[in-house]
Amino acid sequence: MLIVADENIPLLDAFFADMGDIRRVSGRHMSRKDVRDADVLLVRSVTRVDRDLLAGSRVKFVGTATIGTDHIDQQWLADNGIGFSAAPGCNANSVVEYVLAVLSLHAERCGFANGNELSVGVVGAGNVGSRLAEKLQRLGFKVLLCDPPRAEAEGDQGPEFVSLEQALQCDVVTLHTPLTDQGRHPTHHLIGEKQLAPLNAGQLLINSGRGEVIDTEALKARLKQDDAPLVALDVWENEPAIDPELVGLVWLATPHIAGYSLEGKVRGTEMIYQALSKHLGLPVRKKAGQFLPEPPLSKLTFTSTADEQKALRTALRVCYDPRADDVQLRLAMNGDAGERAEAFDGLRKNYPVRRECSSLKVQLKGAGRSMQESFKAVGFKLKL
Ligand SMILES: NC(=O)c1ccc[n+]([C@@H]2O[C@H](COP(=O)([O-])OP(=O)(O)OC[C@H]3O[C@@H](n4cnc5c(N)ncnc54)[C@H](O)[C@@H]3O)[C@@H](O)[C@H]2O)c1
Ligand SMILES: O=C(O)[C@H](O)[C@H](O)COP(=O)(O)O
Repeated sequence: MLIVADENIPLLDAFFADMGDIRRVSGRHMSRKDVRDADVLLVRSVTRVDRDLLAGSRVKFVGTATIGTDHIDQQWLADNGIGFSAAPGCNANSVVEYVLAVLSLHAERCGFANGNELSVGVVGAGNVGSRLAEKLQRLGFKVLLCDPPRAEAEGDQGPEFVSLEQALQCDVVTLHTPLTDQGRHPTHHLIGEKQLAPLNAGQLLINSGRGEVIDTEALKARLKQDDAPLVALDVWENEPAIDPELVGLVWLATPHIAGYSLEGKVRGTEMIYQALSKHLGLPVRKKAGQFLPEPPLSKLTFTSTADEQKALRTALRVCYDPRADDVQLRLAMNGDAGERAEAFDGLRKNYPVRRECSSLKVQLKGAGRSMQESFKAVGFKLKL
């Protein structure tokens, strides 16, 4: 069996070598020729999987080690009897930690002793959005959920949902929808001129869903006005050829790495391994946990003199500080268009190992219940 795989999928050999031969190719530049003789195709989000790529090949199973599926023509796969699996939720926790880290920087920048005075509108309350909302609520933030497809499907049985207009009135608005252009609630350019107009300089807009959910031209125009909101973007229209002018206009700019914790990436590989095993009728023998190394920093101790909010911010930033990614992306915007696109992909390909908060045991000497609860809400393990 020949498995053609994006070279950026971690642990390919560990999970798949005993199932067949593996041919590693560039996900961004994968061609018909690369996949013609493949039985299985494993991709990440940068490969468009459709008729153009697969017609005439013998591929019988496609797995994407990602949450997003907008790069896959699932209808064409189904029509052609090709099995498919994504990795729902695989890196949701990583994205949540990215948002928490952005919020902590924002709270500090605004001079809030405690960021949880802010209201947060979560647009898209699926795996990422609902996990984020739960953590924020435990931390004391006021959270409003906007998810029209869920509101329609769940009615009175679900949580309370608000309209997009209401969500856009929150101090912070964070986007976690898939990219869709069909159906009753398409998200392509969901945020355009009309939605950006009422935002003010006191508000923060975060996008770690897909770049095309925001209209770049409308956002650039809004950001050039005096009362523009603060914006943090992890995802961009037209990746990897992103707009350098937009990078210059936003507060925090990262190269689509919100989901790039080691745990999230390895879980993505594990989930497509599980799906392929099921497709082939093979037993599932490997688990992500067996391949996760001991983190370089595994314990952190705060003494009884530590301030709760400062300690929480410190611990969060020990695990992840988006400012480092922001600096790298801004540096990558030098050069011509081709060099910039290559640099964007280079930052993602060579992304440093980032561990989730759950990899860190935190000791809180003499801490009260509220401080312990805050650390647990973020996801740290407490060392008693
Ligand atoms: N930046 C990153 O690294 C990164 C990582 C993971 C996922 N993502 C993106 O985030 C998206 C969300 O991830 P998820 O795991 O929560 O997906 P999910 O499918 O679990 O949830 C998406 C939610 O969005 C809702 N939704 C759909 N259309 C909507 C609309 N018009 N308005 C409001 N809500 C709408 C859906 O009903 C659903 O509840 C993914 O599709 C992916 O594109 C990005
Ligand atoms: O959809 C996802 O899971 C994320 O956007 C994912 O982190 C994208 O990473 P890529 O597949 O581009 O490496």
